Amino acid sequence: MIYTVTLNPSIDYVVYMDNEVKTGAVNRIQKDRKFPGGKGINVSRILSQLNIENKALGFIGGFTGKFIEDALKKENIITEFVQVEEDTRINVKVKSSNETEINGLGPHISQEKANELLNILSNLSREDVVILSGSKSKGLSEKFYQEIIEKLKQTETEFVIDTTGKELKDALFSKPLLIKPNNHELEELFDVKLKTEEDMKIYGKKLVEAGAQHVIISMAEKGAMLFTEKGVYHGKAPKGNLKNSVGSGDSMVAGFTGMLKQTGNSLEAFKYGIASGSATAFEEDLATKDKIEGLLSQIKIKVLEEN
Ligand SMILES: Nc1ncnc2c1ncn2[C@@H]1O[C@H](COP(=O)(O)OP(=O)(O)O)[C@@H](O)[C@H]1O
Ligand SMILES: O=P(O)(O)OC[C@H]1O[C@](O)(COP(=O)(O)O)[C@@H](O)[C@@H]1O
Repeated sequence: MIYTVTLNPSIDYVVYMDNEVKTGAVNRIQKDRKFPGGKGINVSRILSQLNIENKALGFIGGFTGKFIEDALKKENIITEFVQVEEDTRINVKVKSSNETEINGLGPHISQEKANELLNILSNLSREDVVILSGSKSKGLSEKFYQEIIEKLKQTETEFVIDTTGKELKDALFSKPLLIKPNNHELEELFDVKLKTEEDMKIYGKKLVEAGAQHVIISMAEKGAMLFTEKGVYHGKAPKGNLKNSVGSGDSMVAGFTGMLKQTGNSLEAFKYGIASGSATAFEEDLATKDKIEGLLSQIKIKVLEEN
């Protein structure tokens, strides 16, 4: 089974504006929508679209948490959240000619609640995969992802980690099944400017050498590059009308991991990853199965290098 972990879920409150936001003035929106959000929860929603069995874990609280649990229940997603006292956060996504995100802080998590989640994760097995993604809420130790990874090692449970900076670097040694920095995150990770495909190849390969089993460098409308021990590949993104870039990365992680687990074929999984990311970019909410599979035939994978 695939488990997703969302340490800091959110209601994604999306407001659509006719005009640009004017600071220091009253702004009126054209329409709004509320979605259950947070990176791991987005991954669970796409996995469920693809009929891949999964369970959403993490911390949830208050009336906002209830909204998320109810929304996931409607989509038949199994959850086992640790309940906390403070409300789950609300992240505001303002859509005008561009997208502005104002993400909340989230509730405080006590050591006792953190241990509850670690206990759930200590009961998994080598048939399972855990997907760790998104920011941490207050109270959790700086090394909380590392603590989770150490727990998973005891049962040889595979993991995917979609985070940035030191947390990501520290996880490489434990051989994650997948990491998926975007091109900007890759630049930050190595403190470099990456202009060409050749530049990306150098740093993508370094991540495989450091321990990642699969590395996807996503590049929004320019598609993505996949790095494995066997080779380096590029997949073009299909063309379409960008409606929403929130959740594209999570959809890609879900499509790739879900199909890799089902088929064992990393190139087939890569295609699904791109299709899932792009299908979400072309929808207001996350993608549906039909929209994802409708894009598959447009995605061609180019071999850049193979051993
Ligand atoms: N404007 C777009 N057009 C087509 N596909 C897109 C677009 N934006 C994102 N995608 C798809 O989603 C994937 C992940 O998007 P990206 O923005 O790179 O990730 P993140 O959300 O993590 O920054 C891309 O590799 C691509 O397949
Ligand atoms: O666009 P992405 O990277 O796929 O992630 C989108 C999700 O991440 C969030 O922006 C939260 O991100 P953080 O956990 O990093 O604060 C959610 O509001 C949203 O559902």
